[in-house]
Amino acid sequence: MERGLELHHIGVRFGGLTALDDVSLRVPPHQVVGVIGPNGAGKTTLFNVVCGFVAPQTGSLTLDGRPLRPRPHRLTRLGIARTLQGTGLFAGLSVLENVMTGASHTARAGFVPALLGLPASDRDERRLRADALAILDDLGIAEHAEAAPTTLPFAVRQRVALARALAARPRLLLLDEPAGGLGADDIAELGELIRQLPRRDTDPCAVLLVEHHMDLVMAVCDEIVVLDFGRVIAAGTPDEIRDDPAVTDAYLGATVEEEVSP
Ligand SMILES: Nc1ncnc2c1ncn2[C@@H]1O[C@H](COP(=O)(O)OP(=O)(O)OP(=O)(O)O)[C@@H](O)[C@H]1O
Repeated sequence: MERGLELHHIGVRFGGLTALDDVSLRVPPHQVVGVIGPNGAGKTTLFNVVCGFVAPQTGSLTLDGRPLRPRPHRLTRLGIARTLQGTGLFAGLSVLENVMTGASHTARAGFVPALLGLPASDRDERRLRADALAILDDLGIAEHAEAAPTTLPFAVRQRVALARALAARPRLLLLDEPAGGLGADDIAELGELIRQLPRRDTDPCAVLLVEHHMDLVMAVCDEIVVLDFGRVIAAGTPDEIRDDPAVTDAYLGATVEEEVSP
């Protein structure tokens, strides 16, 4: 069964403003699907619909063909993890502990009681710790395991946030503007990493990448969906999207508007 996540004819209005209009897309297992579009196109709204922060007025979602009504606190149990704009790391916890919180739902006794000094299972905690270390190692940041996140450069913190999401062993990872605030070299490295996620031997996961950084999307995505004014104006492989006049028009239009605005 190759279904993955599907959005069917999603519509979202905020008062009189249509943020998403009849948007359909699919994120098959083992693929990286990107959503791009100029400012205000509806990317964040779409991300919020999949996370359950925004309930669409029309349309539906399915996961492997079954109805999906996402709720932010229930995502992990559905096999979905996300990172948000900014890193959202806990400042009072070490890097390793932050990553462990990503998998705490898998511990029988729970990680939060352990942090609070309440009785918890040692075996659970040892397993969470070992798993978290292995993920940090995978992402090339194991040396920072004991550091406080606030002491680390932004690019490393971004990776820690990614490690925390991966600790939940999701089959679908949602990334919201992961290139935000990164320099060109860091973006290229992040791209390599994202591209590997659906293809790795252990815990492969599909990726839905919402990003306005065109280079990253072009480099890592198997399939790209382009939004403009809340509608899908193009969908296809990076090559197809690159040559699509509707996409160039949308981006050029946006650039010209920005240039002429005071
Ligand atoms: N909570 C809200 N209330 C009212 N309008 C909203 C709300 N969230 C988004 N919008 C509007 O919906 C439209 C789509 O916004 P959205 O943030 O989804 O676009 P975007 O593609 O993510 O833009 P950007 O790249 O600038 O983040 C915009 O016109 C925005 O002003």
